[in-house]
Amino acid sequence: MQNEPQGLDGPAEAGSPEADVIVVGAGMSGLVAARDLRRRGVDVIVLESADRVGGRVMGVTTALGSHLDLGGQWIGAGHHRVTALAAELGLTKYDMYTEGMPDIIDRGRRRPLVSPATLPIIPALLTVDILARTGRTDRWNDTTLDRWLQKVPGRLARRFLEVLALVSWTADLDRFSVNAMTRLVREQGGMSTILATKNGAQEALLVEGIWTLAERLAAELGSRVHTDSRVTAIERDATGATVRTVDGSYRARRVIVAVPPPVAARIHHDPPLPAQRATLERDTHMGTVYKAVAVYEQPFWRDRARGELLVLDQPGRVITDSTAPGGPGHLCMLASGPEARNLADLEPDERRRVLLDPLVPHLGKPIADPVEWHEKAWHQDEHVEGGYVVVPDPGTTAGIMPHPHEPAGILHWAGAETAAEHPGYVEGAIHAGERAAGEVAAALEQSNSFS
Ligand SMILES: Cc1cc2nc3c(=O)[nH]c(=O)nc-3n(C[C@H](O)[C@H](O)[C@H](O)COP(=O)(O)OP(=O)(O)OC[C@H]3O[C@@H](n4cnc5c(N)ncnc54)[C@H](O)[C@@H]3O)c2cc1C
Repeated sequence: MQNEPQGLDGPAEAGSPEADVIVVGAGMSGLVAARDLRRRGVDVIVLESADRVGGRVMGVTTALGSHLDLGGQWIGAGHHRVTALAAELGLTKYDMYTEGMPDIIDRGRRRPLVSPATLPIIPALLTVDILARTGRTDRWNDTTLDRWLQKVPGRLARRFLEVLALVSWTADLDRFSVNAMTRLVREQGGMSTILATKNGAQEALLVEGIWTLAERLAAELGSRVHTDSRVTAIERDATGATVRTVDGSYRARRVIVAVPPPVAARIHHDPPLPAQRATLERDTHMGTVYKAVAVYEQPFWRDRARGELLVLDQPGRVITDSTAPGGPGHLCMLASGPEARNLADLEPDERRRVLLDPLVPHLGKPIADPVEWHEKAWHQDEHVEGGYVVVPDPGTTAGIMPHPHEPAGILHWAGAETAAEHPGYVEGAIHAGERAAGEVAAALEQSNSFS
């Protein structure tokens, strides 16, 4: 089938590159879909808006030779597709370093997660879990999380839940409904899975960084991946589609859009999209998240205290010790919502100071002076527009995961949020890529047998 595109006589400009399938977006989902199709002998081109592949996975190799993730990083329990892909591509998985539950830092004071002052948190967490597992929460579709949290007794418990919600779902709490939250908790396996390291969502990492998966998939696809190629329009007709980018056009029999709906909303469609997909693109937004990783010669803090913290003081943030075995110390920080936006507005030195100086009394003086500092405000990335995931607007249900992915004729959908299993995670991105590739391969085979 390779290099023999059929039925490509639609209205593209003469000389337009042609392929059986065009994949829009070189995140994990689009790359997996493209590789899967290639392996089935299908001719495929991937069009990526940014000058790099990976989308919400991205990383850095430090001067000390370690690799760190600035985007997605953890492999959760049961994420067997990421584990299998990592093994196939020769990458090494390691368990996240943990000594149990994180401590809390509140008003500069460190205290255990479970203490008399934090007791009101437990019924609130249980309520969320019970609602997620059993409740019908549709009636709370207009109630935002910030309004709901106002009813939780006690300042400390309220602030704890606020920061936990921010760093768990990266949604502004006044733009996130209680219904969306509980449905997300259900999809993600309950609060205990979301919060846990061992047997939870933060179980393991890759020594080479999860971003290396994207790099290796792209390397396998070679010149079929076109970066700096933002898709602006998809025009469908009787024989396929013309896919327009900022500086050219392509012709294909089928198209897979592996871009999250609020980001894909910038692509013009002719004919217009079916109502369900148009609503999904209109009624959702990307979360807001800032991530930083401080690098040290050694994880020296382990001699004194664990590096797993939930900081309730502004900016609320979660801190984890993502150091690989034997590697230099990696201290990872995640902040979200308005507090992340304020942080991103600061000058770089000030930002680093605001994040690290308050940790000195708890982790030791050297914490303020890392060997390297890497950071990324994902909501400022013009191609990805935010993370971790797509958030439904309050009062709507269209963006509750998993997203629908019924093809619109020759147009198919991939992306982490469409996955039936582990939506919103790298695992979901792989699952959705494989599903979309299977769907397209079957459709191509069917049309071949009729031609
Ligand atoms: C800070 C952060 C931390 C995270 N932590 C974890 C974690 O620990 N574990 C985990 O499993 N998941 C995590 N996630 C989520 C995970 O990274 C994503 O679910 C996954 O990478 C999404 O992959 P995707 O291919 O579906 O979408 P994306 O990665 O969003 O890929 C979409 C691609 O489409 C491109 N694009 C956009 N518009 C166009 C256009 N018009 N034309 C062409 N290309 C276009 C984008 O540039 C992008 O490359 C995290 C995400 C972030 C941001």
